[in-house]
Amino acid sequence: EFYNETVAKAFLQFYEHTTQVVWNEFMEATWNYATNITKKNWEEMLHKDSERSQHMLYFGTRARLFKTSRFHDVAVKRMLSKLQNIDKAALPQDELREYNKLLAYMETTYSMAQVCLNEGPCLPLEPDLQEVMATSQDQKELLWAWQGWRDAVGRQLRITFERYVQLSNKAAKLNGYKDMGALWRSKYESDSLEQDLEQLYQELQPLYLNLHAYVRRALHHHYGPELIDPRGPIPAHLLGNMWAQSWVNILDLVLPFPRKPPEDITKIMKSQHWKPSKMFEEADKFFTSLGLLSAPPDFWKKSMMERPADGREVECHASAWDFYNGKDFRIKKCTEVTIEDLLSIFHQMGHIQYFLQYKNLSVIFRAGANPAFEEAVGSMITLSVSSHKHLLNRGLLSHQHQDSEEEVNFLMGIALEKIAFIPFAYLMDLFRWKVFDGTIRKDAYNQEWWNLRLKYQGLCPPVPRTEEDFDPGAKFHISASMPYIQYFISLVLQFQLHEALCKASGHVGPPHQCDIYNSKMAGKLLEDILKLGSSKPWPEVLQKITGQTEVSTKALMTYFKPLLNWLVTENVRQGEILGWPDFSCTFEG
Ligand SMILES: C[C@H](NC(=O)O)C(=O)O
Ligand SMILES: [Zn+2]
Repeated sequence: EFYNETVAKAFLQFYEHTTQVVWNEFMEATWNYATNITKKNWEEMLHKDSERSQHMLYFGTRARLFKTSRFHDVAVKRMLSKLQNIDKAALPQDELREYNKLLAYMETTYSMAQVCLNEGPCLPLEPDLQEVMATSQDQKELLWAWQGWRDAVGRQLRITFERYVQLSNKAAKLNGYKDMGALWRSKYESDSLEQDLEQLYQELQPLYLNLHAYVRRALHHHYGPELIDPRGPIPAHLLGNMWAQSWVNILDLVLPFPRKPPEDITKIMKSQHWKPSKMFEEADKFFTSLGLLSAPPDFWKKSMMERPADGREVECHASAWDFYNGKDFRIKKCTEVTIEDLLSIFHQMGHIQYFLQYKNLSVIFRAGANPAFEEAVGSMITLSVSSHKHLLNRGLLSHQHQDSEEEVNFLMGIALEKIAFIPFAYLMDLFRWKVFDGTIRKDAYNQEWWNLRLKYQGLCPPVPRTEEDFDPGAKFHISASMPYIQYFISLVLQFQLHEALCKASGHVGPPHQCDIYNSKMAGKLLEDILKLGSSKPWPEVLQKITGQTEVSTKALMTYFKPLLNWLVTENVRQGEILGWPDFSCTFEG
């Protein structure tokens, strides 16, 4: 009976028909909880999750019964194979309930954590602690926020995380994978993923090492030799970000040509009285300028664009949501009026555009070609948005011309976001894959985390760490059990897509001067792949837009070539050592 392709198609129709309601109700309940953290909303979310899990279990187990090898319809085969991965829904009821409780506990602990001043207010991560990490240059204040956040979050999650690993691996095994890391990696449909990623990382390392050496010199100049060893790792609290994953906020300290500082776009936004809603409209206009779709009415009515002022506890980490009914799509973000948040909104609107373009596909195919494509769409657009040409055109800059020194300053600003991020984005799942496969044992979680932070990022903790700490848990995606390797792949992919769309838009000249705004040709090229969702293997999708079937660092290296030339010259001139041969972490005072 289960050899019959016609039966399979009827089975998939039945799935399609029942899924939209189940998933829509689950998303609503999860949204209600994330935008109003209460016990009642938590219970409701758990209830809807168990309904969704039962639905997945029912269809996932039956999908396995079909012998699809002799089927003709490739789409039917692809749908049935995707249905079979039911993730945590494979756990027995009682363990699924325990798992959902600890997932909610970890994410809620993260979202509600605050760091309290001796006498006076307690500060949440967004916007207050982020603000301290971004703007303070007093290393004692930076240390207070850095250590306080890890005491408030990481330490609380340590024991729970150990149980999370056990149940995750049990769920993965029940889905036929050796551990949860293997299940996460399966999303890329590649049996050479880890080698391919290591290759990408090796190709990008010279860029990172030159940036690291140059930034270290500038910090040495600012904070002095007692804090910075010019041949050693950099203390992790001095990079302008709680996790040192983006260094954009120390641009003023590291500017190559300090006499030609770039205009302060955040200041200009504030002087022009930008509001969060205008920031979202600005992003929406970019997509419609490409001939793509505008966010529908529900988006503007139901999104959460700012932290609520009514005292509600919310999860502030920005995210985009598909409610699986073809018309309800939202973003949840605690928006501040800054250029960093404007670019983050473009990133999130990239997710929304993907949802809109594939909304008529089967629910099974309503996802990116792979998770990195989902992340790359919005980030690729921000490469145009950040260009001098675009910002000038949108009235966010007044300085007409950009000379070659100002161009180096500009590229440094982009590199502090994109190049600094490379090793962090890579190590986040290197760590978790090793935790899931048992290479990293639970009594060494923190030590192994810092081994990776040293090896890949050339960072040190500013104060000694112990196994009472659980510093990885102080990063959202680890407390929220969200994979991260898609951000590493997206880093490379977004430059490849940018290069392809710039070419389609008729751009001539260096990629960092390209702005695809208003290009219907670029928009059409992008639309044609977004519409495919996850219905085709991603190499096919990549080929449609770039002509290549592999992720390649060539476009990224071309984009940063002028900066790398400048950095290498500068580092040679200063006699810099690339890397951190003095690898031990010293603690000041
Ligand atoms: C890069 C990643 N972005 C996101 O979660 O939207 C982060 O914030 O760490
Ligand atoms: Zn994203």
